[in-house]
Amino acid sequence: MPEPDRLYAAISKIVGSRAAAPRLTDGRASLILDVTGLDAKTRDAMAEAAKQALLALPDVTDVRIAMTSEKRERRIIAVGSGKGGVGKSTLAANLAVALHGLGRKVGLVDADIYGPSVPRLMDAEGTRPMAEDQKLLPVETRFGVPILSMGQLVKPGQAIAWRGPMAGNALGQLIDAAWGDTDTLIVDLPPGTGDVQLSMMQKHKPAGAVIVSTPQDLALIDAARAVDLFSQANIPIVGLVENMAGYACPHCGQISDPFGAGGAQAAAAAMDLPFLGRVPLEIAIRQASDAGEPPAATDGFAGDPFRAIAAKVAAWLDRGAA
Ligand SMILES: Nc1ncnc2c1ncn2[C@@H]1O[C@H](COP(=O)(O)OP(=O)(O)OP(=O)(O)O)[C@@H](O)[C@H]1O
Repeated sequence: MPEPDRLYAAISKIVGSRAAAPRLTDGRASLILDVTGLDAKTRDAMAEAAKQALLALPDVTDVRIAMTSEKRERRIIAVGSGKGGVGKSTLAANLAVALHGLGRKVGLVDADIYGPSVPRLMDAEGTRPMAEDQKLLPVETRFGVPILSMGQLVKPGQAIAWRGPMAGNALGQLIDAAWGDTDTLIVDLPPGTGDVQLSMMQKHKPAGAVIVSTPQDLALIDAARAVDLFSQANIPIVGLVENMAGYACPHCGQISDPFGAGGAQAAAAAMDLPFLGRVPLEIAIRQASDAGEPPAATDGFAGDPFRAIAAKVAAWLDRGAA
């Protein structure tokens, strides 16, 4: 067997296509290992196994391994709203789960310092992220979407009274965590237009923003403000979502519109923005959310609006622009 082939044969089962044949000079084998997308543990275990396999060859006395990693493009989609309580976190969690269902590698960041609700929505209440190499390790969930939340950085129930720099630093820790091969990061922003939003736009440059609103005029005026904030920072708006639109009475099935109907769609048209879809006010959505069971993770009809919105966001990401 020619020299390089013989060395590669010794490690092929360990490294697969992540390394070309090692070179051997004066007893020293040199190997270049592509560790793109591997976490630190897997990466180190692979390097150590390859090293031992090469050292087991009679003429190898030393092994040098250089690790390389392709910088993956990870795109951030920020989910924002003008005011609180409009269902932004519900949308963010279900969007992440539905995008995962479409085959993307999705992570979910809960940057809502005032009411971090992602751990509850994703059945991960009480979890705490570990850290490795000064980076937080996202917490896996049973929905295939790892999460990191401001709520995991403080004691449960503790009001987060962070101001500018502290909130900005915490956001940085969540976004620059060890996300591995995650290609899409959904970030649930606090409502309004404060420090976290500014830090998000200036430091972390989202690829786009999804704005959630309820159909009332007041919520829409606030949503327009959020749209303005992103537009001024040249962050493209992926589109507007109307949440709590139309209420289906669980007893008689009659549809009523407690907050009006179609307001967000009209507002999107007026602002010349795409309209991503409407999520009805549905008891099933609230119950499933409170139980840590995102509707988008189940086959039920309650997940349909989220899947339809996710398909539009995925198409937007695939186009690479609005
Ligand atoms: N379409 C819906 N149908 C029924 N309940 C909903 C719907 N969307 C959200 N909710 C419920 O409304 C409440 C607020 O939702 P959520 O926490 O997602 O809002 P938010 O905008 O993120 O609020 P905050 O800004 O305070 O964090 C939750 O109890 C949630 O389950």
